Amino acid sequence: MTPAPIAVALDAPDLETAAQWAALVTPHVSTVKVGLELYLRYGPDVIASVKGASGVQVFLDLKLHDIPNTVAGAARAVARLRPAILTVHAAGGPAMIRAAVESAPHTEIAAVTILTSLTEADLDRIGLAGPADAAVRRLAALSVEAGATALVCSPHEVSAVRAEVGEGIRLITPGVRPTGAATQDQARVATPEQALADGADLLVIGRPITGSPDPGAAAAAIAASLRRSV
Ligand SMILES: O=C(O)c1cc(=O)[nH]c(=O)n1[C@@H]1O[C@H](COP(=O)(O)O)[C@@H](O)[C@H]1O
Repeated sequence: MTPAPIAVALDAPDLETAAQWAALVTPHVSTVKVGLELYLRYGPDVIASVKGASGVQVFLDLKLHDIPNTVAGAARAVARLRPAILTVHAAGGPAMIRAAVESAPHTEIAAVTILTSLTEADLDRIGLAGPADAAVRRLAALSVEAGATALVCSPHEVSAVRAEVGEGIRLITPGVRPTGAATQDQARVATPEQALADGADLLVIGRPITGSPDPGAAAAAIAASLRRSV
């Protein structure tokens, strides 16, 4: 069976737990995501540990956001690990995004538009002209112009972003919660089936899978429900 288009967020406090989660979910999903918690503690070794012997794709979510020269150096430093995907913040601007794209030619650069944890009220306070979907579309368009081939947005904006950037750009949506699951610190959420129906190519799902007593079974259940919905 083809693995489901899900990136499981391995937000674990230690490498043993992350590697165990990865081994349990990889039969069911295409991708595992290593984020700041693991990378800042263990560094580059974490990639091989979560990959194991499987062919799972590794998504390195470092959300780089700095001046172009610094991001170029950071992207170059992790490019040798050959992650399938590396995130940068779209708000770093076009020159910064382009610096990442040029420094990691074998990695897909995904620009994070507006964090899925932010509400419209948060955006107002930050001073980002809303509504959220207008800001997301604006950041999506500038990111693609700067060479990003993937974008991260919430399921709420995914159809508007697809209309803005067309086919051929990979749309990645965190903020995904199966029906009835707690939203926790996520603000702009939808179910996995809805996110996929609205045009997402890859769903980022963490705690609804890793917080389950059986992460393998939780991943398999979401994957099966996605297969039924298409
Ligand atoms: O870039 C990301 O992956 C990301 C962007 C965003 O806007 N929101 C967001 O939640 N994420 C990540 O997606 C994951 C969501 O995890 P859960 O809320 O546990 O499903 C976390 O690892 C976040 O770091």
